[in-house]
Amino acid sequence: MTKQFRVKTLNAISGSGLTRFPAEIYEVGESVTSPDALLVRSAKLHDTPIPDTVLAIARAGAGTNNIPVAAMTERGVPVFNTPGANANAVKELVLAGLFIASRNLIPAARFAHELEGDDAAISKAVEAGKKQFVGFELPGKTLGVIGLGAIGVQVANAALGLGLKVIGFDPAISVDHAWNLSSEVERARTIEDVFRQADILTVHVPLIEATRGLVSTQHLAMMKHSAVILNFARAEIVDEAAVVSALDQGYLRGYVCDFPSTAVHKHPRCISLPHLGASTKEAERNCAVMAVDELRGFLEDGQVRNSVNFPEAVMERESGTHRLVIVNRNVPNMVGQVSTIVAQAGLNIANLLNRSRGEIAVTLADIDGEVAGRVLEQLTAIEGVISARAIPSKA
Ligand SMILES: NC(=O)C1=CN([C@@H]2O[C@H](COP(=O)(O)OP(=O)(O)OC[C@H]3O[C@@H](n4cnc5c(N)ncnc54)[C@H](O)[C@@H]3O)[C@@H](O)[C@H]2O)C=CC1
Ligand SMILES: O=C(O)C(=O)COP(=O)(O)O
Repeated sequence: MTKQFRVKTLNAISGSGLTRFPAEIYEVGESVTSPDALLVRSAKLHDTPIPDTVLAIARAGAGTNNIPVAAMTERGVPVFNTPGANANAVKELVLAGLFIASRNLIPAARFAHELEGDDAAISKAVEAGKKQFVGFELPGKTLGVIGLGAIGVQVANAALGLGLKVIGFDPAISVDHAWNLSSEVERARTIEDVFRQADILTVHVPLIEATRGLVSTQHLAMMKHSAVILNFARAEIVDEAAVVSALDQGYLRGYVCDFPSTAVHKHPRCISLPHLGASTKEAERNCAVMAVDELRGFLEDGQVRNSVNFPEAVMERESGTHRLVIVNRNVPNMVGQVSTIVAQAGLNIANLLNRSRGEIAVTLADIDGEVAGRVLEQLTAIEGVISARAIPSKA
């Protein structure tokens, strides 16, 4: 029997999240056809056809650069992500990256792995060889943090605890993140100040046009000799050719990242990890739970929480037997036209919410009575309405 809602998964999603879809009303899986929603992690959707049936997309994670967000906005499809749900996991890996770089841990472990002979021979080789891996300590060094969102704030605060000085830059820091950031973090007025002062630089910005190639030849030229760059955000935020050139010329000490590529993965001064930032049981669970709840909220009640392209639209169902969920362009007199059509159908609006963000608006209307198919057709025919559906109240 066809279930009420169909969700197609395009990556392995933690079972702790998937079990939150009630099996009586949801069909969920990678082979689901005509889905109402897509649930992804890093699957690239830019070149994948997205069926017309899709009402919503959830990214169990932070970055949505793998999703054609602008095209989805145009289609009236909300894209959700899970802010902060994997931030601790990334912070821990960034700290590991700091130690990997400061103590040359990867080449040192490789050296130890390759030792041959009996214990006496190994011990002799260890004592002779260890001087190649002399590192540096963190207290007193300056960590530059670009992007003070969920991850950047946690990295900055943790670094203070290790004795580092921290300078941060984020021209659009949110009020919540500013509250969570330690007052000991120095506020950089310009991004150039961070590049100039950092002994170690870490980037925690989303990949958008403004951040593509942000770690550029010009910015690298401002950095101290022997600085280290950590990139656990996205490969494209760093101009890899510029980084390799700076490493080869001896200006930069090391590059540690979460994104292997032909340019960096075999370079002797680069350490790349296989996109492990969010790969902990805890983060996978947190992201999946949040993403599933966001999808359920939208499919079952038209609620919008944590969307990257839609306004927040949350109205509890307290009255009405059916909920109208209308996605429309943010143009004047939408609510007026909707109310007129509903009134002409002899229906009463018990509760109403209209929210907008940029070019998109969402209207939720709780209606006393069933909304006939022809009323939905009339609503959809209003110029500027992208979609209209009516969802019966749960028993
Ligand atoms: N390696 C991995 O597995 C993971 C990587 N990430 C990456 O990290 C990025 C950041 O994640 P969150 O901190 O959770 O996101 P977030 O949205 O909480 O924070 C991003 C911050 O960057 C700031 N920002 C944007 N443009 C900027 C610019 N040009 N200069 C300075 N600041 C700028 C924003 O104002 C915001 O405060 C994600 O977009 C994703 O690409 C996130 C999770 C896991
Ligand atoms: O959350 C993010 O932005 C990530 O990069 C995590 O990616 P993943 O879910 O591990 O494929």
